[in-house]
Formats: sequence, structure tokens, C-alpha cells
Amino acid sequence: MLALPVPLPAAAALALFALYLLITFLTPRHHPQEPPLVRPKIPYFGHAIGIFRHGARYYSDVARQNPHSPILTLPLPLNRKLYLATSPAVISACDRRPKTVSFAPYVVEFARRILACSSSSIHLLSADLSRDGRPSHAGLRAETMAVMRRALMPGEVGMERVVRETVASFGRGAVGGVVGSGEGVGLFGWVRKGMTVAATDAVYGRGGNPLRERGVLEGFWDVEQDFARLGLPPALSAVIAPAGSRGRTRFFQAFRRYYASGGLDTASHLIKARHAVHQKHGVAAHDLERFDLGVCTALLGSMVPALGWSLFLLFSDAALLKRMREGIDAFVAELPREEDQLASSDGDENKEEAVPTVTVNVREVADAVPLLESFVREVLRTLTNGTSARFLLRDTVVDDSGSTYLLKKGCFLMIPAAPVHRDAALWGPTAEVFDPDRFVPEKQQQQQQQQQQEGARKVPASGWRAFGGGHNLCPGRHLAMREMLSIVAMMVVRCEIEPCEGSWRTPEKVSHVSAGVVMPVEDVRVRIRSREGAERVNWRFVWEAEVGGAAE
Ligand code: HEM
Repeated sequence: MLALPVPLPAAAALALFALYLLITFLTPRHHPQEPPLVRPKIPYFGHAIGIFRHGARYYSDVARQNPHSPILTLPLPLNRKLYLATSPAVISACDRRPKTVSFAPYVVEFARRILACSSSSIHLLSADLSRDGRPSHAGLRAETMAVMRRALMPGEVGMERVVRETVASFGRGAVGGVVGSGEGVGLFGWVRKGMTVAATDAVYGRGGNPLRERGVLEGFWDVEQDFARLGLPPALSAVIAPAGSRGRTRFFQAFRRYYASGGLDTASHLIKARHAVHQKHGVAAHDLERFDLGVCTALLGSMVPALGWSLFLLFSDAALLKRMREGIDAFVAELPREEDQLASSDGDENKEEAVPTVTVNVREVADAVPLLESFVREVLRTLTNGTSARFLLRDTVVDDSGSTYLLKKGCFLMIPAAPVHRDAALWGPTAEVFDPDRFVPEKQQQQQQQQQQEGARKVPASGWRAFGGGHNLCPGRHLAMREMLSIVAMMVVRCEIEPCEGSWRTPEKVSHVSAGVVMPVEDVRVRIRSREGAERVNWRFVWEAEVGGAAE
């Protein structure tokens, strides 16, 4: 019999020792000045598994379990480290250092893994980070963001048009489609389809909108669902995320046809301005369609669940709906009705009747009914699960109430919004409660006075982070708020939403990497019908000075 050179228990011990050495070697060292270390429950891999499985919710859970420090260190496999910042002071300190606490490396990784861009585009994006880590102001990424920020500024004609067309299209397509049919629909699925079509029609042009091609809309949402898995190497992601991989390919093909067939001619200023920057920097033709996956993710990823939850939380709360309706109905009742439009009545061409046109300026509604904006802000406060992701390009020191923390070059930094939004030290004892009146000015004043009397801290601007913060603060925030306020106001005026089951049931929530707002695990079956008297009106919901805009 062949004798083993080493007895079995000794070999096992040796192997374990080698593994221990390997893990020790690959476990990052912790400097005493760095934020306190949180060891994972499953040695070595624990945090990585948690992040992969639970996304942003994992950060909130770790923060909740470790309330003693405003910033924490999470060791990751392969010698990597992630800092988790949760206090407004540390967060503001990080936000103030965009050159060293940078988002740019994530953009490069996103383009490489999710958009699967060619090496030439990766090179162009990487050029935004010069050798010493300072972002360049003339690179592809910096210029693209600059034109996007400009195009999405309040008051920009293009931006106003996008809001108006999105709201009108949602009214025409989504509301017009279900009202009167009497059929049950899944509320969140209905919002998803209606908003995807409406928002992309407004941005890419209705005629050539690639999201209207068969299967592309569904494919896009499969990509969002499989987002984390699509970041793996393509051969692997095709196996473990087949729906997302197919959806991504279908999306790219549809956008390739869009550019090839001159779809850009009818696009919004936002898309045309981005395209001009791409041309200027020589982005390869086959990468154009890939960057649009990034645009659609930003445009819809958070907006769709946020709108779905807004409608759910409003229509499932009879008392809240009543208060909202009283305010908005009173405002709308005062508006002039233009009786000059004739419409044929229900297919009978000989019988025509006058249909009044009512133009509702939602900015004025929001001024007259502060509950509307307060409600939407509270939806975002309580259901946001977004995370500002950053990368340390140099060693940096940040402080909080006299304590200083060293953040090392090459580490990740995550700023999840949820722990800040649920911090009782900022929001008071009702921090965890959904309070639609929280942001109504009178209530805010009362709260501030009370906080002053109790010597408590005022909620700082960085305490509400639904749209992130600092240099990378969401440039679509005005668009998003205007569209949400307009669509909520329109639904209040025009529709009734009732649960098919007889009573409302709140769905469980899950967080997805690509969405800044939690998603429902299951949809809620509802019936949507027109409010009595609302169907024979030609409604126009506009924002601010666009009273001359196109009617539905
Ligand atoms: C309710 C809807 C929305 C929410 C909650 C939301 C939230 C966010 C958050 C949390 C970030 C990351 C900010 C950071 O890193 O600190 C972000 C970034 C971004 N958002 Fe939004 N967003 C919404 C709608 C939109 C819309 C409609 C657009 C329009 C295109 C948009 C475009 C962008 C872009 C381009 C970025 C990247 C900014 C950069 O790289 O500097 N977002 N958004």
C-alpha cells in the first residue's frame, strides 16, 4: 500500500493553515485612525455576500446594528475595504471633496460591466480621471454631465417640454387605456408600462421611440431586475441572468435601429445635446446605443417605483385622499373652462357636444395645496433606498463632532440614504412613521420651534438625500419632482383607484441595485375608473409658464 508522505490530519491542518495565511494576506489591514471595523458574520466573505444578496438594504441593516459610529469600515475579500457613512456631518465632509471622494470610477465600471462598452469608450471615460486623480473638465463624462445638467435645469424650454409631454402622454395612454375598461390591473405594473412609454416618448420622440418596439420595454425591465448579476463576466451573466442578458441585447439592437433610421431628429434637446458631445469625442457608433441604457436607467429606475408608491399610499388612505382632493378640487373649480371645443359623443358622428378644456398649472396647485409636495417628499424620504457610491482617489481625513477618520486611497465609500432618513436624532421620534404633512411649511416651523426648545438639532439639508448629494446630486430631480406632482394631481382630479380584493394590502418591499426607491415584491390588483364628471373634460396639466402647451 502506498504510504502518504504526511498523515491525513496533519495534511488537513496544513491546508487550513495555508488557507488562514491566504485569508490573512488577502484581508485588508485596518489603520487605528480609520472608521471602526465591522467584522462580517460569515468570515471573510460575509459583507460581499450580504451586498450581493440584499443590495442597499444591507448597508441600512449594518448601519442599524452599529449605531455607535458615524462611519464604519467593512472588510471585503481580495484586500478591499468599504466605508459606510451615515451621519450628516461625515456625509457633508465627503460631499465637499468630489475630487478625492469620487463617483467617476463607478461610471467607468458601469460602462465596462453593465453597458459592455468597447475599450475605446472605456478609454474616453477613463480619461476623465487624470493621473493624480483629479477629474478633467473637458472629458467625455464631464461634458456629457454638463449638458445633461443644463438640459434638465428648471426654466429650460426643453425640460419644460419633456415634463408636459410625459404628463400628457401618461394621461392619454395609461389613464385613457384603463379608465372605463373596468378590468383589474396590477397598479405597479400599470405605472411601469405607462411611465416607461410616456417618459421615453417625451425624451426620444414618439414616432421612433425604441421602447415602443415589441419586447423592448419588457427587456429593459428585465435588465433592471438582473442588474447586479449583469455586472459579472458576460458568459457567466448569460447563464445566471438569461432574461436580463436577452433584454440588454434587444435594447441595444432597438437603439441601433433608432440611430440608423434618423430617430434622433425627433428627440428632445437632452438626447440631442448628449449625442453632440458623443460625436465631438468620437464615441464609436456601436457604443451610442449602450449609453442609452444608462439614460433609461436614470430616467426610469427610481421614478417608476416612486410614482407607483405615491399612488398606492394616497389612494389606499381614504382620509388622506379626501384632504388632498378637497384642496386640489377647490383650486381646479376656480379655473376658467374654455367651452370652444366640440367632440363627437360616443361614436355618434351626428351628435356633437361641447367639451370644456381646463388647463391646470401644477406649480400653482402645489403652492395652493402644500400637502401635495409634502406628501411626495415624504414618499421619497420613507421609501428611498438609494446609495451614493464613491471611490477614494487619495487618502482623506473627515471629521464628525471632534472625531477624525482616515479614509484610505483605493477604498469604496457608500452613503445610503435610508439610515439618514430614519435617524430619530434628525427627524424626531416619528422618524420611522410615514407622515404626509411632515414637509408642510407650518408643520416644519412648529417642529423647528419644538426642536429649538428641546435643544435638538435642526434637520440639515443633507438630512434628506432622496436625490443623493454633493457634486453628483441627481440632475433629474426637478424633472422627477415635477412629473410626480403633476401625475399625482392629475390622478386625484381625474380618477378613482380601488383594490380588486375589496381592501388594500401593502406589498412587501425589496431593494434593487439600479433603483433608488424600493420595489414591491408583488403587485396590487386595482380597478381604475374615471371620476364622475371628470371624463367629459379636456384636461391639460402643465407646469409654470407653459400655458400655451399642447393639449392631450
Ligand atoms: C424619483 C426619481 C429619482 C430619484 C429618487 C433619483 C435619485 C438619484 C440618486 C440617489 C442619484 C445618485 C446621486 C449621488 O451619487 O449622490 C442619482 C443620480 C442621477 N440621476 Fe436621478 N433620480 C431620479 C430621477 C431621475 C431622472 C428623471 C433623471 C433624468 C434623466 C435622473 C438622472 C440622473 C443622473 C444622470 C444621475 C447621475 C449623476 C452624476 O453622475 O453625477 N434621475 N439620481
